[in-house]
Parts: sequence; C-alpha cells; structure tokens
Amino acid sequence: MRLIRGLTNLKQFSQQAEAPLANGCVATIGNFDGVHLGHQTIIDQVREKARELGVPSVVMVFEPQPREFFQGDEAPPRLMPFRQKFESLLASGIDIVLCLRFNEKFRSYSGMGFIEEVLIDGLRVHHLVVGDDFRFGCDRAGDFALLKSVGDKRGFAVENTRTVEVAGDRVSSTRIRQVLGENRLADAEDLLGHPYRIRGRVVYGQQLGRQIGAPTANVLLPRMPALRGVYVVFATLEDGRTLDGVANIGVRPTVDGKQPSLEVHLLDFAGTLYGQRIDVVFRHFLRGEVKFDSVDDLKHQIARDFEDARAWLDISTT
Ligand SMILES: Cc1cc2nc3c(=O)[nH]c(=O)nc-3n(C[C@H](O)[C@H](O)[C@H](O)COP(=O)(O)O)c2cc1C
Ligand SMILES: Nc1ncnc2c1ncn2[C@@H]1O[C@H](COP(=O)(O)OP(=O)(O)O)[C@@H](O)[C@H]1O
Repeated sequence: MRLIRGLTNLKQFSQQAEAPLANGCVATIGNFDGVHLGHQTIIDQVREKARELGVPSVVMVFEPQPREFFQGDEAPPRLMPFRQKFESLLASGIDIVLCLRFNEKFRSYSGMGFIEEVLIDGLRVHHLVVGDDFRFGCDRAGDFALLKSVGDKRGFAVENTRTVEVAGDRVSSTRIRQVLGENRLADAEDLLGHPYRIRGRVVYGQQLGRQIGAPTANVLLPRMPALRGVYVVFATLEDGRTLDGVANIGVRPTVDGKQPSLEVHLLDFAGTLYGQRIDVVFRHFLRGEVKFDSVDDLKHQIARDFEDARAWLDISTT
C-alpha cells in the first residue's frame, strides 16, 4: 500500500505488528504542489535518512490544500491534480504518501494534539524533515521550536529542509505559478526540473469537437490551472506512444464557460481515448483563450491553430 488516506487508516498501518509503519518512519509534511526541484531535494533528504534508519519514507499532504480550505476559489491555482502529485511522489522514490483531509476538525487540532495524535500515535515518526517556518495546529500555534522540544522528550528528531535556488531565488510553487501565468514555459521547466505537464483521465465531453473537425480528449481539472490558453503539446498515451497535439486549457467560454478543463487534439491520430490516463507536456504557447461570437468562428480559429502548431513543429524538429 503506497497511499494511505485518513487518520483512521493510518493507525491500522502503524499500530498492528508487521504493519508497514510499525517500526516508525522518516516523514516530511507539505503541499508538494508541482513536485518541483525544491521538493525533490527534500524528498532526497527524507529518503537518505529513511535508508540510514531502515524505515519507510513518508510524505504527508492534505486535500484540499490548506489555502484551498481557507480561501476557496480565491486560493492560488493548482499545478497538478492530487493523483498526479501522488504518482510523482512515488516516482521520486517515496515509499508512502499519507493524504489527510483538511477539514474543520483537522484545522482545530492544537499544536500538541497534532504532534501526539498524528505524528506520534499515527506515524510513529523517528525523524521529521520540515522547514523552520513550518506552522501547524489551530491558529498556526505549533512551530519548529515546539516540534524540537517535544521531539527531544519523546524520541524523534527534527531536521530543517534544505533549500534550492535557481537564478538567485528560492524555488517555490508560487514562483512556478507566476512564471506559468506569464507563459514562460522554459523558466517553469528550470524550476520544476522537467517540462510542465498535467496528467489525467479522458472523460466524455459535449461531443461537439468531432463536429467542428477537432475531436479533443478532455481531462477535467478540479481547480483553475495556472496555465490558460492554446498550446502545442505532446501527449503520452497508456500504450506508451507519444504524439504531437494542440491543447486548450481553460473554461471554453464559447461553449460553456465554467468547469476548467484541458482538451487535447492529437494531430494525425484517430481512435478512442475515453477512460485512458494521458500525460500532456506543454511545449509552446500559441494564443490566449477567447470567447468567440459563434461556434463557426471558433471552428475556423481552431483550424488555424492546427496550422500554426504544425508550422512550429516543423521548425522545432528541423
Ligand atoms: C486548439 C483548440 C483551441 C481552442 N480554443 C478555444 C477558445 O479560444 N475558446 C473557447 O471557448 N474554446 C476553445 N477550445 C475548446 C472548444 O470549445 C472545445 O474543444 C469544443 O467545444 C469541443 O468540446 P467537446 O470536447 O466537449 O466536444 C479550443 C479547443 C482546441 C482544440
Ligand atoms: N485526433 C484525436 N485527438 C483527440 N481525441 C480523439 C482524436 N480522434 C478521436 N478521438 C476520440 O474522440 C474523443 C473526442 O471527441 P469529441 O467530439 O471532442 O468528444 P467529447 O466531447 O466527448 O470529448 C476523444 O476523447 C477520443 O476518444
């Protein structure tokens, strides 16, 4: 079991003999949105220590992310949906992802309550890696100093996270959201350590795409993305094939204007993609999303987008 959801399940994983966390763990706590270079460094720190102590490495995340809980629609955009975050954490070598629901009950934990119930009873933590600005518990009353002093008494160590800088500034999810908001894809790649990508399941849409000459694989996004507009992409399908495509990411103001989605038209492809998880890498910004007066205008613009994408692909591959 690599994903543990909720405190009740967590206790089953730590309080029974032979359970994966019965001998404790090395853990870190955070949002890990984007799993960027800074996160990857923390993950390496956790993995090294876990290997040294011979216990599993754990990343604790929250759903919704705390700012989403407190600020709702005003919260910053997400860099990746939860499932993609989970897969990226596992791919970077983490043994167990613990996902706790951030709700009224959770936010009202006192600092000590969080340490006792979650870190000690739940995780049996041996070694905790968190930033020295990490705050937790009701009114953010718990801090690094409290963790250290309780850790000294109760037998767990607390270590500060290493920080990573690119071009003189700290790598952060906020900084990546900003550069993506300005369509600076190459800068985002420098901060992420890989090109910006979104992974998700293809769902049914309004079946309008094929009627206007542009069938699109639709991936629903639970929250507004940091990127908005039309892009040249490549998409990897479940069979491992990677194909060129053109994607629109936004709310499709011309036809519905509400639910955020990522829609990908694969150039030179015919087939069915419903139900597949596809991985979409953003390579080049073509234009912003526009509300057209008619579906016919949209159709003509999409045909031009395909030409522009092919022209860009011709140049970039020769
Ligand atoms: C290359 C491309 C560009 C698009 N640009 C816009 C746009 O500027 N404004 C908009 O409202 N929708 C845009 N769309 C989304 C279309 O509205 C959507 O794909 C179409 O309605 C089909 O929806 P369906 O998959 O639910 O059938 C674009 C789609 C593609 C593939
Ligand atoms: N070239 C293509 N690019 C993307 N999807 C395609 C393509 N050819 C066929 N499809 C299939 O058609 C579906 C999209 O057609 P569309 O009319 O837009 O329907 P929907 O509104 O359900 O997304 C995709 O989910 C996929 O299964």
